[in-house]
Amino acid sequence: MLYIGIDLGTSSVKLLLMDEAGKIKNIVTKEYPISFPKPGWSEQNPLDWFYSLMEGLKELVQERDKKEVNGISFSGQMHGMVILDKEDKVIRPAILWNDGRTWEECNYLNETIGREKISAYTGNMALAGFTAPKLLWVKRHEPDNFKKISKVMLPKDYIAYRLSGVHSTDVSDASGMLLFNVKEKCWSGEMLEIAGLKEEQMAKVYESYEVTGTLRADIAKELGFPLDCKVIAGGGDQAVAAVGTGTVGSGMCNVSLGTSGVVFVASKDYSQIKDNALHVFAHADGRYHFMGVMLSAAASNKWWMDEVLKTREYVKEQEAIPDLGKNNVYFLPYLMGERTPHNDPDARGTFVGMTMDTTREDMTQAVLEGVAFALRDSFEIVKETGLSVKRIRINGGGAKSPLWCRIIANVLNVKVDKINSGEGPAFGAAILAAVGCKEFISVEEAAARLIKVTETTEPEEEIVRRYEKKYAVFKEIYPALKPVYKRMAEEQD
Ligand SMILES: Nc1ncnc2c1ncn2[C@@H]1O[C@H](COP(=O)(O)OP(=O)(O)O)[C@@H](O)[C@H]1O
Ligand SMILES: O=C(CO)[C@@H](O)[C@H](O)COP(=O)(O)O
Repeated sequence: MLYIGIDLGTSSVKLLLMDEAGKIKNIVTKEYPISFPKPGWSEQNPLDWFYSLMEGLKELVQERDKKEVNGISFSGQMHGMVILDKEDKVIRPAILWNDGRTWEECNYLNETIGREKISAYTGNMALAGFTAPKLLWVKRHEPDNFKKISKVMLPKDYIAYRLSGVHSTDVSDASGMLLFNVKEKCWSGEMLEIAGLKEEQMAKVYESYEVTGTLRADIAKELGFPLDCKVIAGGGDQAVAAVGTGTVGSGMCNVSLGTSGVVFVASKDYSQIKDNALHVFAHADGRYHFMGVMLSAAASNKWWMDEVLKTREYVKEQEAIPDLGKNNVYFLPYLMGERTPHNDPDARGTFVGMTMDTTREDMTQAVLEGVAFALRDSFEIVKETGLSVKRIRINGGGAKSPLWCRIIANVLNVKVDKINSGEGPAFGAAILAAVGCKEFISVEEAAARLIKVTETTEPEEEIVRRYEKKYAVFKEIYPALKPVYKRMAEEQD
């Protein structure tokens, strides 16, 4: 039997074909555009996701294997608002997870309604990027579009709907909408009322490993897959990436170095985090997790390489970097504002500390280090919750860089493990498909059987010491610049 994991990322959709023993048989990637209509805004066209997905599915499976495809599941960029009309047509472009336009709506939720209430209803506070503030934004700025809403969907749930005809979501992705009671794993009546929505406008909620339906007959025919090929709910990309790296159960930590950067901790129990400093969400393994999310991780390096240095030679640029931690340039990776720990859509990317002898390599190094320092901000909050994390697993495009993994090992002072697949979210989604089809008793059992650590990067004492000092300086830069960022935002308005 074969299983397909679909990772609907921000830069591309990745499709992975796996057999029942967990062996990866093929991987296909299809890129699609992202648009930034105004500074801090971020949108994609859901139809681009679907067409890229269908193209990818046709390439993924060889003719002779098609009838073996038993189940398909998903990992999706989280929080994106996809709104459908009564004919299930997309009303407007999806507003993505890294879009910062909703600061006024967040202030309304956190200040006027009150953070304690919002947190009691959902387990979280309102953050720009979460789905509920986006719906309030549409209600205020595009009332005609708001009136047309028949279904509110998340990105992966939209493509799942196109494949199965079922409006479904899962507990991990629903957690990021701020419309969901994470502890009880059901829609929050209070939050729906605040957003001006009814429960029938929301999708039916499943655990991530549950079957939601089968392929639509026309889709099965077009792809050549069996008519009874099962569709399994899947989850938010961070939870599914964690499944794909075996970060399940309790106390394990995964760092994701994708477009966003995430410090993720699995937890068997639900608990509130002081000051809502981390997101508290349902996990794709049936339990819970906490995470801190930075908005521009690999995206910062991509911006620096593509837009400024105008090169795609990432490895060559990184190999030219001299001794780690000796350079005196700092980079604040807030190109799309920042979520954890600043919750500030007005923050901006900033280099600090250049002199006449600063080189291209110094600045590239500053970008890689700046992302690692920003991840450490989340890591420090994790440690404050009482968790002692000595090793992490890592996934995401940026983790392909051995140098970046080494910088992260030294900045966080932890061992960094890479695992056998290297394809966190897509592999995690294939695992969820296999669990849904009863190849494994549980997500934990599948992870224990399929996932092995293949490579470990150790922290180095001298470099850890250097980074300790640099991190202390890094921490002082944002508070000093915060009023400047605010002023700049006011000037722009
Ligand atoms: N060797 C590398 N060094 C640094 N960044 C890399 C490298 N290879 C890929 N990336 C980055 O990884 C990112 C894509 O990672 P991915 O996990 O697929 O992201 P997403 O799921 O957000 O689309 C891109 O920003 C790309 O620039
Ligand atoms: O906002 C979050 C998680 O809260 C992001 O992690 C998005 O889910 C998109 O992630 P990538 O495209 O970087 O995987």
